[in-house]
Amino acid sequence: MVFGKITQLFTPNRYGASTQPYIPTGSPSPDVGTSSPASFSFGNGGRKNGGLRHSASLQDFSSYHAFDPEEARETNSNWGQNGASFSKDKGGLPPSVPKPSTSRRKWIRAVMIVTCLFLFASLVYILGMYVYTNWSRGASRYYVVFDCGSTGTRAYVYQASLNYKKDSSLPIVMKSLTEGISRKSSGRAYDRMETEPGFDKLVNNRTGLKKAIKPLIQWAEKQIPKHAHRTTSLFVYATAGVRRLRASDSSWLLGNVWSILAKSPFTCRREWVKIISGTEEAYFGWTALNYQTSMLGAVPKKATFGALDLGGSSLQVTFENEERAHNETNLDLRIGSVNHHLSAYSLAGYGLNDAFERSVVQLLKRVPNVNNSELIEGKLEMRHPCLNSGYVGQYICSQCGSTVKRGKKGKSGVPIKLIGAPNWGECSALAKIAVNSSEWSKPKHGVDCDLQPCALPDGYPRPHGQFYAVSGFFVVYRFFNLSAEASLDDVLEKGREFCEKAWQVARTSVSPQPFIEQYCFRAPYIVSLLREGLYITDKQIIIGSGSITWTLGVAILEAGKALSSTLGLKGYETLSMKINPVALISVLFVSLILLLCALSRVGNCMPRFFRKSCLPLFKHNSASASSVLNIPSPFRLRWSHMGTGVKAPLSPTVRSSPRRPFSFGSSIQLMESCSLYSSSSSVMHSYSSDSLGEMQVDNSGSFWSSRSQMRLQSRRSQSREDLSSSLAESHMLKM
Ligand SMILES: Nc1nc2c(ncn2[C@@H]2O[C@H](COP(=O)(O)OP(=O)(O)OP(=O)(O)O)[C@@H](O)[C@H]2O)c(=O)[nH]1
Ligand SMILES: [Ca+2]
Repeated sequence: MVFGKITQLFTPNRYGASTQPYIPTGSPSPDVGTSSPASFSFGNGGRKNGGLRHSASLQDFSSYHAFDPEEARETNSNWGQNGASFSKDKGGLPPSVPKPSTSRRKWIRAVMIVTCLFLFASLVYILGMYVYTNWSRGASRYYVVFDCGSTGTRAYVYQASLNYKKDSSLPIVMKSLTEGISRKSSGRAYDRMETEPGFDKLVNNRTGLKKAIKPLIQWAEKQIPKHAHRTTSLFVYATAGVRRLRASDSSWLLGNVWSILAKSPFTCRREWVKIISGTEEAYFGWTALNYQTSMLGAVPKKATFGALDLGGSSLQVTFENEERAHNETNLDLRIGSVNHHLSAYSLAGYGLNDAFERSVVQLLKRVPNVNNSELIEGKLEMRHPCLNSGYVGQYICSQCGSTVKRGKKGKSGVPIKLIGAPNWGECSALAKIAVNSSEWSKPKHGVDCDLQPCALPDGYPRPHGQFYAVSGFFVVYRFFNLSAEASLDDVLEKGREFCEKAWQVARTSVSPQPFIEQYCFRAPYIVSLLREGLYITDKQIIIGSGSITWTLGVAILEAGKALSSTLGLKGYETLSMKINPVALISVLFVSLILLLCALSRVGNCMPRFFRKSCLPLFKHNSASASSVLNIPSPFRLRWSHMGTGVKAPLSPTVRSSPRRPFSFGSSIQLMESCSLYSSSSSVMHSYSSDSLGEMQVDNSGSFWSSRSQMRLQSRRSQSREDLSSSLAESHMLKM
């Protein structure tokens, strides 16, 4: 009804301005007593083309609108002779209007339907996302990230929710859930759920893998409400330790980890169990750091901090760099409307554990005439200037030569007996060599490490700006009980003191933890790494806390992806302009309505669905061969109030007419038209039984007689004229 009204606004009367019912002359004038705004009736010519196009049918009733005036004019002249003719408001046809060609109309129809569908889809999408936005504002999402490092595997649980803060275009609040962990009290540097050793020590050891993974999953399950388990995403990312393995070993590891995780209650995909590149690890760490320091995506843009993430095996360096280095270290990160141009790279082998190993390899090179059998049988002994006096320990050196398969599991590496022979000067020099790769693995052509960073491969941009030194740097500061404000010289001082202690004293001077014997080396190593390796001065360094880990960066970026639809719809600057979703939805809605009206104006361009709501359709199911719909039935479409005050179209009712309404052995089946009013609605799209009786006539006749009885009953509530007309009809039908 409403749609019909709107359509009328946009639809001039097909045959001129008047909206009076269009009635062909010569046919009995319909009962226009009703207030029907639209009445249609047909000339009762029974003639070949009762005003419809040849081979037209009521099925093509809609084509009625589009029949060819030229043709009709011709017909008209015939009808005039036969007492039946079409006329505008009982007059003749309108002056001929150019009829668009069929193909052009088809094009118009197709374009308009596609546009309607697009508008409708956009409206649904925007509306849906807007609803989702408001629904999800309060909703939290959980993320579990496994950091599969070279010295251990850790689980981090994050809760992400939305919080629209004015000073940042990043309205994501991340909370790290660490319930039940207090490892710092037992001397550990980190309060994190961790299992040791790292995955790279568990190749071909499925049992060891299960022991490394299951405690982490069980712990994570306790951090997250049970109802949220299925919507929690689990990412398992391996770093340098696994990165440096042979492909066969790393794929064995990832495959088995994936099969063990299949039983976890969280959502995990195969592509989420992987080795991340050093660059990825670097910018995840940078993202985490600048999120925690509220620099990430700040509006207006703030100077971000560089990140130095020192692990057991690798070192990640990330910083904003407007100079665009032309190599793989370039990275662009867009947060909201803020663009960050980054230089990010990972230096393999510069981690704390690998650096110590490099010192061992360097010492091995100095041992003359090393007997290979001694190496294989683990009988080689070496003195190390960075080990406390009295220290004796077995060290497995994986870089010390060809891997030697030992035992069934084929452990790789060479066992060397290390003996403490502390010498601070030699130790500092060894640390510098471990940093200065030119003397370590491949001679750099004439590079003077005093003039430029030796740790950096050729072409890598030199770090500049303020840096947070996290992970391994934090671990060394904490080991020597130094505050974040301590200088690098303080580190050297503490290291020297520690080295001078006898091992039994040194070992008990700190809480139990891994790698205590290596801190005499680590002190001069991190200072040399920063100063000679990266050319970073003390003033550029801020020592970060142990809570800044790259896993937080993973969760932030995943949460950003998941919620970005929300952010977009809140008018955030993602589209580099503010769009108010409400305005957008309104514009879309109005344009859809206007387009639908325009489409209906194109008349028979309307898809059948829309047409049916206006008119009942009849399928001429003639027993006779004549396919032309030559039903001379004086139908009339009437609108009548259906109790709810809403007008619903009644189907045409038969008018009393001198002519027999139907003189043929054929039946008209009423095609239930799909109506704008669903059958369950209060307004029934009605074909009152009377009209059924009228419209469905078959040669049996009997079927309808019962119907006609019903018709009289069912019309009890009808108006007087209706009643009189139905009485006439029933009389007629009994003829
Ligand atoms: N695994 C572990 N290492 C600790 C802990 N406390 C101090 N450390 C020291 O920190 C170093 C490892 O730092 P991480 O950042 O965990 O290194 P990782 O992630 O295992 O190594 P990468 O794979 O190179 O990133 C180790 O060499 C330890 O000596 C601890 O609780 N667990
Ligand atoms: Ca790490």
